[in-house]
Amino acid sequence: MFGTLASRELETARLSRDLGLSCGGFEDLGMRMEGENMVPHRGEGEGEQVTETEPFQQTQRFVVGYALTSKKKKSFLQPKLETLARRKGIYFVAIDLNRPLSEQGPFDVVLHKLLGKEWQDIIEDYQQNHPEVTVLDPPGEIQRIHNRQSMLQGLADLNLSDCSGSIFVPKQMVVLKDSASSADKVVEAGLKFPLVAKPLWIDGTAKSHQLFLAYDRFSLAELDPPIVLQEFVNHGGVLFKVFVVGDTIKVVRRLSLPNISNCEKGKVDGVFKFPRVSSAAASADNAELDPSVAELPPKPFLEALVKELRSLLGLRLFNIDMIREHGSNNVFYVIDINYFPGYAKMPDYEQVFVDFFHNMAQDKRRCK
Ligand SMILES: Nc1ncnc2c1ncn2[C@@H]1O[C@H](COP(=O)(O)OP(=O)(O)OP(=O)(O)O)[C@@H](O)[C@H]1O
Ligand SMILES: O=P(O)(O)O[C@H]1[C@H](O)[C@H](O)[C@H](OP(=O)(O)O)[C@@H](OP(=O)(O)O)[C@@H]1O
Ligand SMILES: [Mg+2]
Ligand SMILES: [Mg+2]
Repeated sequence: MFGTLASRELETARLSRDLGLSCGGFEDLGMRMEGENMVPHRGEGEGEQVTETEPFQQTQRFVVGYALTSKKKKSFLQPKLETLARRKGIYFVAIDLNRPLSEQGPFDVVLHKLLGKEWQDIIEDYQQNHPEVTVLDPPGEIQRIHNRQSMLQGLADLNLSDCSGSIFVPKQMVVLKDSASSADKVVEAGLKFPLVAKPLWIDGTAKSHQLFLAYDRFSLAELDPPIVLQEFVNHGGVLFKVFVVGDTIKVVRRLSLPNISNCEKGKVDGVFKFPRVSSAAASADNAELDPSVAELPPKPFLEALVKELRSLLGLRLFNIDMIREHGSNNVFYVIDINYFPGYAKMPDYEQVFVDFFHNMAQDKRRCK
């Protein structure tokens, strides 16, 4: 039992800090820690009856437990998001990775982006034992887009009833290990150079974003499998990053690799590493662009594509990198899909996420 109010506040402040509550701590949630349990904090001061044993009743609060790297927490959980969310009764609570997940909470949502088998096992076990909690997103579905081959499987077969655009995936093949015959297999598969070489696995490290342009078959021997070799598609140097948060879609333009002319293809040999040309710093919003290149994909087309993708991938938080084939009328290629990307770079991301969680809270209440 807490001693004086002062020590209770100190204890609450400590626990709030430990669990990442950035507001006034548990008091703000109408609850406080009693030993290892969260109990309702009823009293404003001394003398108020606080029911010691009553478990914490979640009254109109929607609690999002999060398991993110410190870098991701810093970039995603910005003060404005927390403040706007709190106004809607939505609270973000840090998951303590040093304690059993089932002993924490209760949560309405567990939002996570951590890598490694240990966390994958923890969250899968939790998902099995807590069907009442929405796990964003299901770990098995996330795993699929951590492999650049499975990431894009099935996209080219999507049935897009909207005819204002068409979607493809560049021809690609996986090279799992060094072998003298790799180059032959690439040529036999009919892949056309130059090829973009990408690490097959996405593991959150910078290495999984180290890409190369290979101009000829002989230079393939310089690459380190396992990799995906993907045909380069001329697209005028502009990429469309399509952010998805549930049913909300936001598109931003990013600078990208320039076209490669036939002359260049004929003259250049070798393998060239290139930087993250389409990172957030490479916003194309202020660039002078050819309208036929910079024109955004048609809205109905994007909506149809994202609807199909949501069903195919089983994910709610992702972005896709799309390019328009240069000179085409809305022939698009999806070249990359990212789970839980850098949403802070998405316009109005705070309001988008507050609306997203608020709608989830309302849906959950309707189902009760
Ligand atoms: N098939 C392709 N044709 C043309 N350009 C490509 C192709 N694949 C990749 N690129 C270029 O390389 C950049 C990075 O590719 P990609 O998005 O696949 O890598 P990534 O490491 O997953 O990047 P991020 O996850 O940061 O978006 C793209 O933004 C684009 O500029
Ligand atoms: O410009 P965006 O938001 O796409 O940059 C993302 C990038 O696409 C990947 O999603 C990165 O995640 P990993 O693939 O796991 O490396 C994101 O890094 P993160 O640290 O924010 O998760 C980039 O923001
Ligand atoms: Mg990308
Ligand atoms: Mg990516």
